[in-house]
Amino acid sequence: MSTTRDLTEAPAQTHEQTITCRGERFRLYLDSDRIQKRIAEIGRQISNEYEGKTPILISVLNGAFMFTADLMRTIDIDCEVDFIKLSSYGDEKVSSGQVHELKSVDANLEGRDVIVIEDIVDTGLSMQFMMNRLADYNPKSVRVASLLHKPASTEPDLTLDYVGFEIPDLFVIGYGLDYGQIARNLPDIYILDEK
Ligand SMILES: O=P(O)(O)OC[C@H]1O[C@H](OP(=O)(O)OP(=O)(O)O)[C@H](O)[C@@H]1O
Ligand SMILES: Nc1nc2[nH]cnc2c(=O)[nH]1
Repeated sequence: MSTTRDLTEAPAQTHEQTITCRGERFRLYLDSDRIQKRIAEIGRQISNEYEGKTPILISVLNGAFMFTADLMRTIDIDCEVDFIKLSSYGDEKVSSGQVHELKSVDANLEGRDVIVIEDIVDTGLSMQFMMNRLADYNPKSVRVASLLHKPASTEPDLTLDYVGFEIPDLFVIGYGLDYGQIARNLPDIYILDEK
């Protein structure tokens, strides 16, 4: 029989079927094995497509830190990494509609092959902000890798070059994705259980 663990009361474990986070119930949606297999496929694809180049991965903090670290380990050509920090959700399950840049990129991106690394593209506002921001830096090329995409929610016309999983329009947590800053440390991804 499965139990529902309250994340605010017990430490993180793997593969629990249901958990509660801030009083709301979530069910297991993507387990870590499935996530890691898909990341390895994306890493192979990037390694093949950027052979002979040294792309720079721009990881969008905070959410993308885990995906970035795992993806980078599956890329077997030279590559660099740098970070930008954006925030638009605060502690809520819906976007504030305002994207704030809390930390800018340090590297010089002029003439570089840039790959933006996101954990999720939902409304698309953060990625649209990123694309506008990158245009200021004059890179040679820009592609996007997002572990998750909610196509039904995304309004701007965005090209996502590498997508791990297309998911329904429901709030997800785990594997870097938070709810009020907790749940990022879960190795699996959980989805809001509407029942
Ligand atoms: O497509 P959107 O609707 O813009 O949502 C996507 C963004 O939301 C999350 O960031 P958040 O603002 O929650 O900050 P965090 O990464 O620090 O959790 C996520 O990491 C993406 O950057
Ligand atoms: N944790 C989390 N952050 C998001 N940011 C945009 N969409 C989501 C989501 O579904 N979950």
